[in-house]
Amino acid sequence: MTPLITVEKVSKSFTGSEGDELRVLDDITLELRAGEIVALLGRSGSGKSTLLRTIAGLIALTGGSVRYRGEELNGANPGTAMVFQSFALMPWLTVQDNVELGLAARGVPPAERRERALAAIDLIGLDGFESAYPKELSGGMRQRVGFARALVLEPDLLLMDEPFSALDVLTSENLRTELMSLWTGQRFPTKAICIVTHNIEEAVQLADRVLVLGANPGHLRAEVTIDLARPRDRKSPAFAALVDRLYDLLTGRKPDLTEPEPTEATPTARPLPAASVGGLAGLAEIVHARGGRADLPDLAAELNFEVDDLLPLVDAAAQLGLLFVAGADLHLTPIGQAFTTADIQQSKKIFAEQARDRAPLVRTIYKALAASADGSLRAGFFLDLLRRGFSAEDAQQQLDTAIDWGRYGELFDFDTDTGQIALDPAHRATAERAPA
Ligand SMILES: Nc1ncnc2c1ncn2[C@@H]1O[C@H](COP(=O)(O)OP(=O)(O)OP(=O)(O)O)[C@@H](O)[C@H]1O
Repeated sequence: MTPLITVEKVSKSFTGSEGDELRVLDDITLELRAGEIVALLGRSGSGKSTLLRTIAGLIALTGGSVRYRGEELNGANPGTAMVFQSFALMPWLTVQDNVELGLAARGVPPAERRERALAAIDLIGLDGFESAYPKELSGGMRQRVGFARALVLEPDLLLMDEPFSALDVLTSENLRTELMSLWTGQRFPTKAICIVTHNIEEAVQLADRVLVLGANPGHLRAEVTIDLARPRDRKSPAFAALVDRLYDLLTGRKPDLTEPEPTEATPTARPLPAASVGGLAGLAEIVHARGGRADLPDLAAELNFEVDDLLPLVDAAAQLGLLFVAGADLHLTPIGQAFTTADIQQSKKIFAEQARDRAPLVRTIYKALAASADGSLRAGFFLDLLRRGFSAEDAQQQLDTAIDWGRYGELFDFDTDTGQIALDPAHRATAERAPA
């Protein structure tokens, strides 16, 4: 049977603010078939929304093709409708008019529009709210309108871009459960669902297949089949095992054979996560305070953050060898333990050694400074080099992070007035002896 959607070798680049090319999707191939729910799971910036919009036919591709029922798309995909995180309702229209909007755009006559909108409003539990305006509704109700507006089009494929993430926990749980009971019932008017999420539990709760995206540029990292019966029990060991497996894949801690050793990697092969020393040291302290082990989702919930927000800190601490990730668990390493418990001078020394060994950009800067005539170089020199592998914005972010880390470890310092990065005097002698 022809798949509903065939994405073949799709790549997409955007032009950055300084005219540079920013590759967002790289060589993506996938199929979406009737009868399945597929989750696109990835961290912020991995290109999930961009991929969803290519499936909807809303953006021009840089390379590859997207086919709907075997036909290559040349514009908006007629077989899809989208539900957005921000609901995207027209505030000046009533619920009824909002739901009718897409039908009107497709030239459906008013009487039929009305009837179909009423049915969709009823299906999604908004009966009685037809003449309300969005501002009179709670967030959950507004997103119900978002669903009704998409479902009324009876698309083959319902596309959802983080549809629950702007809602509070209870409301989103409620809506997810209702959506699933509609999906498993007889009245659901679509053949397949593709949902973008960065929430692992949501992916396991909803999807038949989870496609895990990696970043820089966005690529398919893994595919995991979720063959749990519905409704799914979040507390079952099978559910927990899948959540753990996806954590491993998402945090990328499973040693990837193509990934070079930290001591040999280049700054572009192993970018520095966007984390300040204060942030990653704080995370290490919290894990230490819990006996050296912490559950990442629990930690995020307690701190009132999303797991996604904590990942750069986790990545940074892991890259520096201060902690390691196993499933959803963070474990402090012996070095991490020493780093957290030592006095400030010793702690800086440990940090400096780890950063020089395991953070390629810090190492590169350190070595280049050591090899320079007077132990200093213009920051612009490093920025130019970084621009070969990063967008202008990301290159600056990489340099800022390296300077923050280098400063804390007293390896080198940056003078904003002169724009020079200079080796710390205390490190000069050591650097001169370091192998090139
Ligand atoms: N129109 C655009 N022009 C330039 N860059 C863009 C554009 N749209 C997206 N990007 C960039 O592409 C990258 C991927 O964005 P995208 O929104 O697809 O990722 P995502 O995985 O959905 O992330 P998030 O969860 O944060 O929404 C980001 O770096 C973003 O800044």
